[in-house]
Formats: sequence, structure tokens, C-alpha cells
Amino acid sequence: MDAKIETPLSERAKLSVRNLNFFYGSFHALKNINLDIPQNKVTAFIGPSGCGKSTLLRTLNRMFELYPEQRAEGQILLDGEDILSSKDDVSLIRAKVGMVFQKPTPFPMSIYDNIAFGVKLFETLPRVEMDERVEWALKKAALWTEVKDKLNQSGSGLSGGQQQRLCIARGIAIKPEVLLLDEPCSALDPISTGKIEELIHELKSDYTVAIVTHNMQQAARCSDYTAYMYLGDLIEFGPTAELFMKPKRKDTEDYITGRFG
Ligand SMILES: Nc1ncnc2c1ncn2[C@@H]1O[C@H](COP(=O)(O)OP(=O)(O)OP(=O)(O)O)[C@@H](O)[C@H]1O
Repeated sequence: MDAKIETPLSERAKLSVRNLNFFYGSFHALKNINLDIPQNKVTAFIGPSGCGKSTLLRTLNRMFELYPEQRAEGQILLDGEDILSSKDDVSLIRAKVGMVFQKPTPFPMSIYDNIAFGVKLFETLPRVEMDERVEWALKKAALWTEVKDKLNQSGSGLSGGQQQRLCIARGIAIKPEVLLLDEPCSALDPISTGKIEELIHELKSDYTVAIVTHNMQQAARCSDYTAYMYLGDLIEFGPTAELFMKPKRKDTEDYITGRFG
């Protein structure tokens, strides 16, 4: 693929990915990716299994650095500053670019502490303010009414959908600027999925959201922009309605109409 920069016209880029290549040892998993992720919008990444969606998401907050054989080359500019070459402590980058994983992963502690734990890493708040922060995050994640009377109970006692909303609340509580969601609904039933999709829609007024999903209906329902990837290449990127209704490339059309493979 050429290195054309995929930039939605008239949007401000929160994250700009430039000439990004990613390697698992000698395997070249992302091939010269260039795109801008617009601020206060939801950007969805779709494509067949193994095309590099999760890899791309994991580079956006340097999550891959936990593994020594994994390597990224290129730039990822957050408000113009390259986070790949930044000397800042990686936890500071992750405080700005938070991530929620596919499988709900509540910490083995109370609902309250699940939220407070991450906040304490970055801020020292008096108890009253911490209570307010916990309530605020749980309300934002549409979980407050269901858990407000059992904040001291274990987070792992919640249903799968509630646990995923708890993980989203935990992500929001540290007030990141960008929220990365890696298939956040794959383990959930349709009702919980609906709640999370509503939530994603609401979150974009405060955050920039990037979501990986296998579910094209979900991408169509809850994103403003969609990127279609295949075998480590970014094939097409554009406004979601255009990409689904009038894709520019035949490969994209074949994928979204189910002719892929
Ligand atoms: N830890 C790893 N070591 C080596 N190769 C890996 C590793 N993780 C992923 N890959 C490879 O990198 C490529 C991209 O994987 P990635 O998980 O990003 O794809 P994906 O589009 O998110 O797939 P899925 O939809 O199945 O989750 C695949 O070929 C995969 O096999």
C-alpha cells in the first residue's frame, strides 16, 4: 500500500499515526499505517481475524512494550507529541490513553476499590473527592444505579456485562483523553451490548474513542469513522456511513457485503 495519509477532512486529529510498522520478532504485522483519529469521535477498526486491529490498538498506548520481542517503528502523535519516542514514563501515556480489554478483567477487590485503585496511582484525593470520583465514573459507565448499594462487594460478583461496564468506569475514572476499546462486547449478551453501545455514543462528548470490533453492525451503529484493515495494511478509512454505503475500494466492499474469503 502507498503511504497516503488518511485524514478525515475538517476534523481535528487527536492521534496521528505516521508510517507505523509493527513487528512480532521478524513477523511484520502492521505495514506502513498512516491515519488520523479525530478528536471527540468514535473510530472503529474492522477487518478479518489476524489483520492487525488489536495490534494497532495496542501500539496506541504502548501496551506492546510489556513484551521484549515486539517493536514499533514510526510515529504516533498525541496532540502532536510522539508517544513512541517519548521519554515520559509509560504510565503517564496510559493515563492519557486508557484501554479496556475484550474480556472483563475486574481486580479482585470491591467495586469501589476497582475504580479508586487506578485513580490513586495518579492523584491523591481526600475521601470525599474519591467518593465523588467513583460515583461520577460509575454514572458515566451507566452502572451506578445497579451498584450504588453494594460498592463494598466484590467486583467479580457482578454479571459479565456489569463487569465490563465496571472496567469502562475504571478506565474513565483516571480521566484519560483517549479510550481504546478492544472488542468490549464480544463476551456480552445483546442487552449488555446495547448498553455499552449507548455508552460509547455518550462517551465521545468527553473522550476520543477507538474501538476494535468483529461486528460490522456494531461499527455501523456506534462509530463516526471506520478503518478497514487486511493483512496488516490499512485498506480504507473514512466516515462510517460512506465506508459502508459507498466504499471506495472493491476489497472493502467485498468484506462488508460478506463476499470476503
Ligand atoms: N504475540 C504475538 N506473536 C506473534 N504474532 C502475533 C502475536 N499477536 C498477534 N500476532 C500476529 O499478528 C497478526 C495481527 O494480529 P492481531 O491480533 O492484531 O489481529 P486482529 O485483527 O486483532 O485479529 P482478531 O480479530 O482475531 O482479534 C496476526 O497474524 C497474528 O497472528
